[in-house]
Amino acid sequence: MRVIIQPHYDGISQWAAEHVIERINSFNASASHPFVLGLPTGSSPEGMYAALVKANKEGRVSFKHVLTFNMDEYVGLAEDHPQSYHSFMARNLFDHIDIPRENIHILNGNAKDLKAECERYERMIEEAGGIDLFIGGIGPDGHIAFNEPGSSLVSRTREKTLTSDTILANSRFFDNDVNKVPKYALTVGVGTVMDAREVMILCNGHHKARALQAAVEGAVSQWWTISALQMHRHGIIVADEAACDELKVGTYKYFKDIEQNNL
Ligand SMILES: N[C@@H]1[C@@H](O)[C@H](O)[C@@H](COP(=O)(O)O)O[C@@H]1O
Repeated sequence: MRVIIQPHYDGISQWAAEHVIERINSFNASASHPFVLGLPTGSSPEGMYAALVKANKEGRVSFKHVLTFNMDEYVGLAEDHPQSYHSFMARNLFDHIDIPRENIHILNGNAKDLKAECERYERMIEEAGGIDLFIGGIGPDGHIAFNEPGSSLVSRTREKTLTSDTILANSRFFDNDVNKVPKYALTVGVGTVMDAREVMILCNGHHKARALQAAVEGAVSQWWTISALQMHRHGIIVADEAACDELKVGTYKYFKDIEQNNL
């Protein structure tokens, strides 16, 4: 696992965006050989998306031959609701870049048969040849996508009940009213994320410090589903100083030191 420590949120966003640009550009994507990107929502990736939009406008990267699969979506929230992940992605990324609409995949939380929708999603990822780079955030309780504590570390795309912690954390997007936050979501599984050829997690702020500590120093555990990243061959966490508040001094220095001389 690599842990990239940046002074502030802006540094995380820039580093992550440059990494995505480098991966897409070096892949030599074409219509028959597209780059497959897994994408998150939440406040963590907003700065990275803004940097990617800018790079796209400057002609530094193109999304013409990129397929995207989003991590999750609320159940029962209208697609055009401002807080749906469909709306979030349009607003923050898709409406501003050169990606063909048919290349975008987001789970349908309003499907009649939610189980069939989840199976269809897994099948589409497989048919795309798997995910080259899956980007994620982390919840303060260490969840990845909506894989709440206790989720199987080999789980696949399915419906999940959101915990009170997550409902409370996400109520800031719903007029601070927990009753307006959907109680269920469709989410890719921990196994779905870990099957990607590379996984990059963005982690900023003091409120994520315990999650980062569990992810980096803790044991692999269903209680901190992000800890599954320790079993991945190409896992990267991009964190800011504030998120490192709970790391041991030695752990912090180790990653600072090794990244200084990284190839
Ligand atoms: N389902 C999303 C996660 O994918 C995201 O990582 C998390 C953290 O959000 P934020 O980046 O806003 O802290 O929020 C939600 O629960």
